[in-house]
Amino acid sequence: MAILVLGGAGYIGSQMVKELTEQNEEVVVVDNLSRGHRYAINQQAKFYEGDIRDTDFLSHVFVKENIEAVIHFCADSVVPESVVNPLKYFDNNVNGLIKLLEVMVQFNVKKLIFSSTAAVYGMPKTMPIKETDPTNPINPYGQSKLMMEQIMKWAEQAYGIKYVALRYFNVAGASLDGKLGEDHNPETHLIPIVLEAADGVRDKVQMFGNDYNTRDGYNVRDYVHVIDLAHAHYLSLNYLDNGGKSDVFNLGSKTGFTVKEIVEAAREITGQSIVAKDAPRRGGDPDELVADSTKAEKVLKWHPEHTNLETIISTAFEWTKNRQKK
Ligand SMILES: NC(=O)c1ccc[n+]([C@@H]2O[C@H](COP(=O)([O-])OP(=O)(O)OC[C@H]3O[C@@H](n4cnc5c(N)ncnc54)[C@H](O)[C@@H]3O)[C@@H](O)[C@H]2O)c1
Ligand SMILES: O=c1ccn([C@@H]2O[C@H](COP(=O)(O)OP(=O)(O)O[C@H]3O[C@H](CO)[C@H](O)[C@H](O)[C@H]3O)[C@@H](O)[C@H]2O)c(=O)[nH]1
Repeated sequence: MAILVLGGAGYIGSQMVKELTEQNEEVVVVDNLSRGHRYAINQQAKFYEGDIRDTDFLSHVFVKENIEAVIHFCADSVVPESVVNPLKYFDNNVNGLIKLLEVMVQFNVKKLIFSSTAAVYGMPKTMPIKETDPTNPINPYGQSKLMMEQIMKWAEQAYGIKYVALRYFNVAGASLDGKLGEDHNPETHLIPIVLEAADGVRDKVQMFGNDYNTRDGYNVRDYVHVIDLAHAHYLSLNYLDNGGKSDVFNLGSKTGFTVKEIVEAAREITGQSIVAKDAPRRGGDPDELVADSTKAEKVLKWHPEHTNLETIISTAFEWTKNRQKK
């Protein structure tokens, strides 16, 4: 039996495939390479290039392979792009999930692990955020993910497909050997941008907004190491295998850092002087997002090991330097 990783050529999906192969699982990857990279696909996984919205293609994969569970990372996930082009997001994200569920029903596959996001919470009023707090997305990306959570809930009732939706906070860092990491084009995430500035690939970092209601005026975010994040998916699979009920979990570190604190930590850890300038607010950024992940700790037995700024920044910097050779 194999685990199907949708989006396994992407940043988080490729780390997931690495973990699964290290756990001696059989892995099948599907990716349309719209944002992922062929070089990131693990050699031990079987790869099918195609789009999950193409049900003929997806059914063909289920015919060929003996799939027991699906981990679903495919999505468009750039918040400002989603505001400008919401239909693209509802098509790829929501429609993509509907097509996937249709094929899972057809082939009687009953386990699904899903990438959700802190963006479902919108502008939360209390910190740290619990899973029971109100969901009120403020952009089409977050809305699409909330809709996907709701679709999975109804699909479970109708077809018995069990799911775990993992609401990630800010995912960062790279594999410990620095060989696998974040490679988005264009890159919009803070930590890779700061490290490109440290590596001289960029001349400066723009810090979007210095007048937020936070300790130094810059946005506060909760950064979780991609290795710990991938491991939570593996634990979620075990949880469903052991009869766990469908559920939603936050994945974060319970600790927030401001944009300025990230830049300062990166200067210290890399030893590079990073030029950072204040810039206008980017739009759509909540003041602060910090996770309460107690539920994942208790229920999934998730205990992050690499989620500290030193490891996140040093592994991501190693990767930034290696990536130029890809
Ligand atoms: N990176 C973060 O901080 C973060 C935070 C919260 C949630 N997420 C979610 O985690 C998931 C993975 O994020 P990532 O940063 O690895 O993104 P990514 O873009 O690196 O990976 C997504 C992969 O899916 C593929 N893909 C997209 N649409 C597809 C389709 N229709 N058919 C086949 N393949 C398709 C892309 O080519 C890419 O390889 C996404 O669902 C994202 O919304 C990411
Ligand atoms: O060049 C930059 C890039 C970002 N930022 C700031 O850094 C913080 C983090 O921004 P990122 O773009 O790295 O991450 P986001 O918090 O916007 O979003 C990420 O985490 C969210 C959940 O917290 C969603 O899941 C989303 O998909 C994922 O990209 C924000 O305050 C942003 O304004 C800058 O100041 N300069």
